[in-house]
Amino acid sequence: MAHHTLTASELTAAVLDPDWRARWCAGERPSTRSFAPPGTPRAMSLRFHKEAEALVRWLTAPASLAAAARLDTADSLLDHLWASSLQAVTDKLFEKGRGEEAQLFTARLRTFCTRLIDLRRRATHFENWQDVFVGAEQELARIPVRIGDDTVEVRARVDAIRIHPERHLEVVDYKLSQGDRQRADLVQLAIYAHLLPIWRPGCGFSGTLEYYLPDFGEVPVSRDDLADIFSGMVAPVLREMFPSARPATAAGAAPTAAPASGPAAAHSDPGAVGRAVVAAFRGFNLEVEVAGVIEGPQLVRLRLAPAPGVKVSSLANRAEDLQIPLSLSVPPLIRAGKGHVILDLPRPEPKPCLLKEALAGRLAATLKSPVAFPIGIGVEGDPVVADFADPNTCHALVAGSTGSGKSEWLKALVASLVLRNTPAQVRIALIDPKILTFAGVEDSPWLWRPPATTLADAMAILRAATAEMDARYQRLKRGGFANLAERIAAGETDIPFLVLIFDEFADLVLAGRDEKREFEALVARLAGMGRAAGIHLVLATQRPDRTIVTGLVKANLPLKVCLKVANAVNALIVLDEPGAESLYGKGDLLCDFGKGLVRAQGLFVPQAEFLAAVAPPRRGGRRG
Ligand SMILES: Nc1ncnc2c1ncn2[C@@H]1O[C@H](COP(=O)(O)OP(=O)(O)OP(=O)(O)O)[C@@H](O)[C@H]1O
Repeated sequence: MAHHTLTASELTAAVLDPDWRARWCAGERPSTRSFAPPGTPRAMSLRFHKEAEALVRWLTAPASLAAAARLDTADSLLDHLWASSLQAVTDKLFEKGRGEEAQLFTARLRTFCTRLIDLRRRATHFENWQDVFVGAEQELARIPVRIGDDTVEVRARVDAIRIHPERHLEVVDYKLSQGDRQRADLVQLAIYAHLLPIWRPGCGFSGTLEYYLPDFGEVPVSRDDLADIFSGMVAPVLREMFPSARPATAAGAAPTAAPASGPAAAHSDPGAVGRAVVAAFRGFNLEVEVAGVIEGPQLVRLRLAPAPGVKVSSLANRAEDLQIPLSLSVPPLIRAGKGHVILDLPRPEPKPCLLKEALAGRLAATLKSPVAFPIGIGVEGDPVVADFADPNTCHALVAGSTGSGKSEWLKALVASLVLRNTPAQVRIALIDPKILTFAGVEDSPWLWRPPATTLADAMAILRAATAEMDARYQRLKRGGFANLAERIAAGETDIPFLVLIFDEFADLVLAGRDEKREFEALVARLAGMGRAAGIHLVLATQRPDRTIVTGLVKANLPLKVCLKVANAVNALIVLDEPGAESLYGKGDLLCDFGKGLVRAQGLFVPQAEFLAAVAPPRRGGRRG
């Protein structure tokens, strides 16, 4: 299969100018400069984009989020820009005798600030600027666009991705001149809107062209119109430029789904649910067939084969619309699977998955190492497991809004560890600011320290764990062992694994700048070096926004377990994909081991069983 790359600007040039396209097809790399809008010096346009990017990045950066959220007038935003860079830029222009240009530049940025305030007012529940912007100057590197059997990699950089009210996403292109270039602007926007769902499957993007002339002008473009521009103008040009494409398949179309095989085939009667889904999609001119039905504990999974030319994103974009014909309380989760599209619907009577029953069944055999643990039961009934000893799952981030089943998930984790290990093998530290989650476990011999419920105690546990880690490294070094597992395998069993579990770490991040810095530094140290010393971190939060789940925290916790979250932005922050906002709650989860998302139902442990599991063993037996 041949590979080709081109930029979104080159593709726009090819669409708009047959001569340019002919030269490109002849092997030249013609300049795209002539497609830059006339009227604005290129340097000033670049400078404007730079200033806009810097401002948006500052508005949405965790460190400045709270201060930025207080800026609610165009003047206050402009004052910030002025102090940070604008004054220096305009001073330079004045020095060079380009005063008029400096004034125009400032006027454009003033308009930009006014627009930001309008967007702030437009946001449904504004708490901070992350409720307006998802990204600024987002690089889309090598996005694979399918054309028949061929793949073309398109590179682009989009000015901004924003949240539109009603939680839609919009891609925004800033323009400093209008003239007769709007056709080119629309083509470019349509290319961006086509690339973005390939970059972030499951997301659909409307678009907006924003003109800063310096007066403000806006051209909003719907998702459907952008898709029409792409299929009518861009896709035929791509096929002409890459002639090995087969004409029957549109550019970017999802591969035709293969029929389901394996366990799905056993349940392949589409049934009434399948027919309702097919009919609902047909109402939107989207043809699909049901290739298999699987009944999981909490949901029914349909495997759909889309007709040629029907894109996964077109199906996913209809999730909300399906709520009405299918009488659903939340939109169904629709995403690409291997050879088919997955659509999950809730079971009318979901079955809880009990840890005890799972351990009596297939789960026990799948938990190989002492610190292997269940994440849940997958849709097809198989246990989904992880292992703290595995570098891909050695530390975990757990996110979920209130009622999603986060605390229950943590309790099942604790129970599974204590049921399979003696206190000499595994110790647990519990940080429980909610106080209730782990109430009643104070006497457990598996505890490494008493449960921490205050910020100070939580920090003390983290500090103690790093000191413990350093001491363990010394002992491992003296014994000539690379890690704790190796030492245990050699018969030296006097050091237990240590698992630190935080049922809410947001307070530690929000406590203050110094506390946050120390917290992040300790997490980074433990995450980086803990595995070899048998020390593992599980950080849970109800608030998976960028303030709490900072880049540092996220990067250090390889396993992500995401229960139902409040919105698609939260899901994106945890899993780099939307979808977790459509989970059903009560233990329904998506997890990421670094190899794609897996949906599972978290295991449930009734409170009495939990307390019995963690209680001191009775005389003559290992547990009560
Ligand atoms: N795995 C599960 N199976 C069945 N029901 C569950 C499961 N997990 C949670 N639930 C149900 O959902 C309720 C809420 O769960 P949980 O207390 O864990 O939520 P949470 O995400 O911790 O919320 P909060 O952050 O407000 O404490 C539980 O009381 C239980 O009834």
